[in-house]
Amino acid sequence: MEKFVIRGGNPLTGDVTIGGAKNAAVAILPATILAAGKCIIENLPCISDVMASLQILSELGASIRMISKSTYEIDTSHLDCTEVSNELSRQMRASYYFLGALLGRFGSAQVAMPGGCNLGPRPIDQHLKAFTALGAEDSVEYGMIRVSADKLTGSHIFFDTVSVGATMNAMLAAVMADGLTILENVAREPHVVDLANCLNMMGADVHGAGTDVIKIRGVGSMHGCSYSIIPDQIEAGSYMAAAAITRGDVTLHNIIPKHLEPITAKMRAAGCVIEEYDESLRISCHQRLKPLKIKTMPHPGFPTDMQPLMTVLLSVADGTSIVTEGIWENRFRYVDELIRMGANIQVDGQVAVVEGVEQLHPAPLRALDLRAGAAMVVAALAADGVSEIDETSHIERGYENIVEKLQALGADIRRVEIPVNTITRAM
Ligand SMILES: CC(=O)N[C@H]1[C@@H](OP(=O)(O)OP(=O)(O)OC[C@H]2O[C@@H](n3ccc(=O)[nH]c3=O)[C@H](O)[C@@H]2O)O[C@H](CO)[C@@H](O)[C@@H]1O
Ligand SMILES: C=C(OP(=O)(O)O)C(=O)O
Repeated sequence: MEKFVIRGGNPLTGDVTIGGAKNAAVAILPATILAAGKCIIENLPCISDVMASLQILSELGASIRMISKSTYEIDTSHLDCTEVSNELSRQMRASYYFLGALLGRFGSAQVAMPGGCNLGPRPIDQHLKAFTALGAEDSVEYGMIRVSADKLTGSHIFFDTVSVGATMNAMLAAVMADGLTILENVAREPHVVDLANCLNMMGADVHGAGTDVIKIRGVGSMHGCSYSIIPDQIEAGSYMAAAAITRGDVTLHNIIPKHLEPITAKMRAAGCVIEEYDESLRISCHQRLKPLKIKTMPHPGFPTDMQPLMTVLLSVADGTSIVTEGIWENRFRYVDELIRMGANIQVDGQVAVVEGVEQLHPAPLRALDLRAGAAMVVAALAADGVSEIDETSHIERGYENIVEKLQALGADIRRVEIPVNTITRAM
């Protein structure tokens, strides 16, 4: 096990290259099952969720060849298993995309209830609603989800809530169903559009991704393709937060500015200077940040995954901010860690009232989940001393080479191995 040791206070300056989007990659990798041929997937981030997805594909019988650190060739022609191992599916929330993809190709799938960040209940009723509307039967017993169908038939599905996961899983199951599927009240996130684009490259007929109605005309078969995953908007937003809180000046490369609009709008309102180019963006901050009101919402609203990072920024703003979490019931657990650093934040249900303080102080911190962990890194970069962050495996689920990228920007951050006997004593 490792911890991060961070001495705060260095303004971040220089250039950072953003990796591929985790939340697109974890759906596109299962989608290769539908292609039943060779897919070359580029711009894959080197993170543990991607490695677990590749491992699942390999255990199901896919041949996988690494072409470069971020490009893999995946051949699913000889896949011969529709059951995802318990151990791997529980490592990440996104293992549920194997349900849609395996159901779509083989008419059956078995996946354990997914893991992922503890943000409160993470129901999958809307995924199952879509599968049953397409003609599948489902059962959830002893933590195992099973779906099966003799035949999948296109259907008109109206989602009760806007769900990224259910939208993408329904797309995976429907692309080879017989006839037309209409999905209404769908999520419009960039990764939904990315999955649709990738499926279309494999021969699917998906229209409307990015709006709230997606139409899918089922095709008889799909084929291999070459596809490059979009850049990760949340990784980009996290480096923007790190630049802003340290009053730095950072240029981000390999980004799509349009995808970052909800984030750049709030960062500008907080006083950051942002210059946008075709595939890069420069952010600098020369003053104490201004307070904001933020409510997380489905895209194009402010993304829930940036909420912990923005709360850290606002914890040192000049005034009172209100942060409302509109997606998850329990995404303020990290606030107790920030309070240990001297932040003044009151949480009442889904609302945090953040009274900005002048300075955060170092503390021993835990990465309670992926974005909370990244938020702790950003907070520690601004603190006036040395902080240590434990449980960094959560952070490695979603940020490739975070330590090396921050070091290159001038941050004083180190990965330190925790000796095994220290871990045992602490347990
Ligand atoms: C719309 C939204 O912002 N989705 C976020 C959600 O995606 P993720 O796909 O994990 O979650 P969903 O979009 O499915 O969930 C959104 C909301 O719908 C509810 N729900 C979902 C599925 C279902 O079957 N039944 C149900 O009631 C959830 O409880 C939640 O309140 O978390 C990810 C990780 O933080 C983020 O990257 C996504 O941006
Ligand atoms: C919470 C996240 O991931 P997951 O849904 O995979 O747990 C995230 O990407 O912020």
